[in-house]
Amino acid sequence: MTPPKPEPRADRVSLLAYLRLFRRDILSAQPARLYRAWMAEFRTPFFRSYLCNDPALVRRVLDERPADFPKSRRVTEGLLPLLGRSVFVTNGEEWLHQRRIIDPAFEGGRLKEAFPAIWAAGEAAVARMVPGEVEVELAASHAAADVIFRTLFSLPIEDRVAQAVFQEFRAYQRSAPILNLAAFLPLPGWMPRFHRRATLRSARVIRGLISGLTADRAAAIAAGRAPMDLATKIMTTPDPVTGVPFGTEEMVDQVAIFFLAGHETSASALGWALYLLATHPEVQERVAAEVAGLRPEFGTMGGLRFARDVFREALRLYPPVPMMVRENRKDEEFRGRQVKPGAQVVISPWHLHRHERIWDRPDEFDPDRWAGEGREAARDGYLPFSSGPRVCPGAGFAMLEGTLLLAHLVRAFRFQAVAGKVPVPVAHLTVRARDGIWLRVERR
Ligand code: HEM
Repeated sequence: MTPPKPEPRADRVSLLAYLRLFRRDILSAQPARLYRAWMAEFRTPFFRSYLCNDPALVRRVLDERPADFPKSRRVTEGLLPLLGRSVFVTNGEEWLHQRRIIDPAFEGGRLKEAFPAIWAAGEAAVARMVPGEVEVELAASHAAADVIFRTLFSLPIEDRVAQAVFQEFRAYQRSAPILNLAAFLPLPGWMPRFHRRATLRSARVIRGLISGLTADRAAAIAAGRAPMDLATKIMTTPDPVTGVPFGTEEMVDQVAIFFLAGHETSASALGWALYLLATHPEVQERVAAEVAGLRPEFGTMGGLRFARDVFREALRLYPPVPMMVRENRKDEEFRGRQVKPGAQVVISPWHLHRHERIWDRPDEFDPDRWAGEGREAARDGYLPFSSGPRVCPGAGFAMLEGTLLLAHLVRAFRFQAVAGKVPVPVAHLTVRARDGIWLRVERR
């Protein structure tokens, strides 16, 4: 069974029709040729955008000269009310300063310290799941939010404040504009964008709750009774270059992005991974056999090779962040075409991961490819966590989390597809199913 893929649009449509499609969903707004092309140019009255699938171009933008391709303001603008000046939206010196403080908290050795909290979240996800017909995207969101609260603030999702933040994030997601929409709108960059009232209200509530959490933590650190979790680590690490740690407001900005980037993305990937296993029962049984010996110690991860490849393959077919948008500062030449400064440069994991000239059977779910040719194709066409200095700082954490949550769930339950309920991928803040992912769940 070939996993669901959005219907592409016709090759030529008017700008107005394109925008209408775009409003609905950026994935189905694209033509099928983008799965074969190395580059595509889109012209609007005010700017041009270039979707780059050519691996050499992708490397230039992300790895070789990232400072010449900062994050596009058109994209980050929609998130400002919630994220303030978080590491996700800043550029230049301010961004460098933030990464110097954040990166050490996610170093390899620290992942081991996060293991018990992620394990506990896995057990809690199993305990919460009631057999029957289950919307697993919601269950995955719950589990991923639990992971982030436990690892960041040593709080389970049942905590009153954690619950409130989780619910408010759901409201935010329903009201917020699609992340990448503004990048393609043919409006001049100087035109102000308006945020919906509901979006602004949700953002205010979330930031208020997070301010409370960080103030409590600052007091606990000062009193010498803070748990050694990610929040404490980040709040007590000074920038090694300037010696300055995060201020209170700056920390609220960073916590907001950890919640958003850390829980939405992982939840999206876990939901799709469960759907892929439900529709490939033989693969699911191989995972079940592997996870039978799961142990509550970090060393158990070494025995989860196949579960990890399943998660990797889910990230290939349904990359939670489908597209990333940058802006070129200088004159560039892209595959023989002159590109003026200010163009929107789109790197699309969605298209790269299914590119017909990079991958063999690109639309098929085949976790075994990761033990063979997949690794080679991945060098040119696999970017679920981006690449270069702006790579996701949570990548290692997310691979550990995804594999372990999957292991817990498959050890306890068997997942089956529900007839007539085929999820349609759409890109909201992350790649989600239009009407959720419904699966039949039974205890093993
Ligand atoms: C499966 C899970 C995840 C996926 C697929 C993912 C993917 C990504 C991608 C593609 C970017 C780059 C976006 C861009 O440049 O436009 C990114 C950035 C980021 N991610 Fe993740 N992420 C995941 C989990 C996490 C987790 C668990 C955390 C933290 C706890 C996290 C924190 C961040 C932060 C702070 C950034 C901004 C980095 C910067 O701009 O310098 N992510 N992520």
